[in-house]
Amino acid sequence: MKNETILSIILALCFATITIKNWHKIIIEKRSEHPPLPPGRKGWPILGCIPQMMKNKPSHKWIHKIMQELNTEIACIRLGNINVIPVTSPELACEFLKKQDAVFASRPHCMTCRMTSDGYLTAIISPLGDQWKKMKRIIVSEVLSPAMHRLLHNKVCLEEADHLVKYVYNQCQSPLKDGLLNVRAVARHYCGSASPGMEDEEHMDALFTTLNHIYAFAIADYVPWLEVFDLDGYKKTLKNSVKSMRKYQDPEIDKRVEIWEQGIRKTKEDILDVLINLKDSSNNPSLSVQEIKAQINELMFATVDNPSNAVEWALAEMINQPDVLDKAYKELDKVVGRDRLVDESDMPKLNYVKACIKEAFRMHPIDPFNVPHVSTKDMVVGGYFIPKGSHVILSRPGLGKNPRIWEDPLKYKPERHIFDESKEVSFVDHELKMFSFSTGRRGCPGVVLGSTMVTLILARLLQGFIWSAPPNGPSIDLVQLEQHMLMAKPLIARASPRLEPHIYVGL
Ligand code: HEM
Repeated sequence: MKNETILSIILALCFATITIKNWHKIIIEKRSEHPPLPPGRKGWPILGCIPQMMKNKPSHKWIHKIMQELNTEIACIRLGNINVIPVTSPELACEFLKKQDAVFASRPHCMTCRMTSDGYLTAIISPLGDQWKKMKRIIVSEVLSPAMHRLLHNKVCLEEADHLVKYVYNQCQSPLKDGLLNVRAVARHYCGSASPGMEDEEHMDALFTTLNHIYAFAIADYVPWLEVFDLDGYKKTLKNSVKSMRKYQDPEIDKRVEIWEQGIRKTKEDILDVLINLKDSSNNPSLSVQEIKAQINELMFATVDNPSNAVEWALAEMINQPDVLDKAYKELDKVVGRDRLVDESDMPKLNYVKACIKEAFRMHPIDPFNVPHVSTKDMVVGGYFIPKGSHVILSRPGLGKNPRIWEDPLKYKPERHIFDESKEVSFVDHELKMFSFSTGRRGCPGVVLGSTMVTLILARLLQGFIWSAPPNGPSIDLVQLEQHMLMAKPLIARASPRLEPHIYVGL
């Protein structure tokens, strides 16, 4: 028999089996007496709404449009055999992530996650289970311990923050550059500095291509047997981008493991050193080299994407509203002065600068949805039936711009986050009225490090430089990419020094 004939027979058998299973499930669902699913779209047997999704790219816009048409803050869209539950209501988001946290704390098994985590070895992507517990414990108690924070802060954050100011200053002095600076490139470079091999542009591009394809509605994430056909090309793109990233990182990691084994390196100076030296109770390495490589890869996503994106959008919005920029300058002058550079110790008093970042998180999240949470059993939430295995995806712009919650939601207004001058602005919102670090057992453990990085970088850029739009336009074009949530074009802005030359020269 020819190969094509065999393939056709296999496909026909798969189709028949899945159709029968699907109808059986639908009949059972209809017969059982549970509340209705959230309003939404069911689509076809087997494929669900995948054909509609393919016709309506980008998928996140299509999902939000369906919710708008149905006038709902929770929906159910069937993709393949999976109920995908997008949510834009903070009250319902809290039900999922706080009240029913134990039930909704797992992650999906899917192609894009498997490919980026070396088969679910890492903390963010692992479904609930022993591997997640092990990796999360290591990140919380070793990577993000107070001692490690001090080390990272002094060795990486501050050193790099000095380099950043010096770099921008040198660009200002260069007659060729005319003070023009690519803020995105600078912010990404700074945020990636905690990771090995992060210098190369190709590496950074590969990182963002990978990020843009994880949990981005790949067909094979919902209909796994279609993975082999790679109908949307996600598999090929991810394979290449992950390979590109790893080409830079893995040899660095191998080298570092070797010099520790040979006793050449003796002091732990960064996250990689910490991961390599972890020992279990029998004094064996806690992590295999494969686990270290996978986790370093994931930590890179965690440290680069959110902070660099927030800084870029915040600065762009501020340049377009000179009074906001002015308030931030005044706060920095009052709290820090002009004789030294702003430091972590100033942060509790920089409420306005922090509110500027928080407003960027609210209006311009890097992703349309949070990392999916998967239900581990049938539940009823908000009066709707949420079947076991559903993917609950909280809409970041949906929460942050919900007009029921936020007055004038499309206006960048940092003041809205300052209720009481004596109270420190925090980026975390446990009420989930906007989305930053999330909450509950899958919430981000990197709040302190992430908040420090993002505040320090914006505060340094503001304290050190006067910012304006490039000469060819009176303002920055605040357009977002169609496909993702990044600014459509990297922010190019003009910087000129605000401080006395000796402050920059001493760096
Ligand atoms: C501004 C910076 C950051 C933001 C906005 C951010 C945001 C988030 C969000 C939204 C999640 C998913 C939460 C959920 O599923 O409900 C997450 C998870 C996570 N983040 Fe962050 N993050 C940041 C920085 C960091 C840093 C610096 C680290 C560590 C070095 C880190 C480590 C993690 C880990 C390990 C998880 C997985 C938690 C789990 O699934 O159990 N993050 N983060």
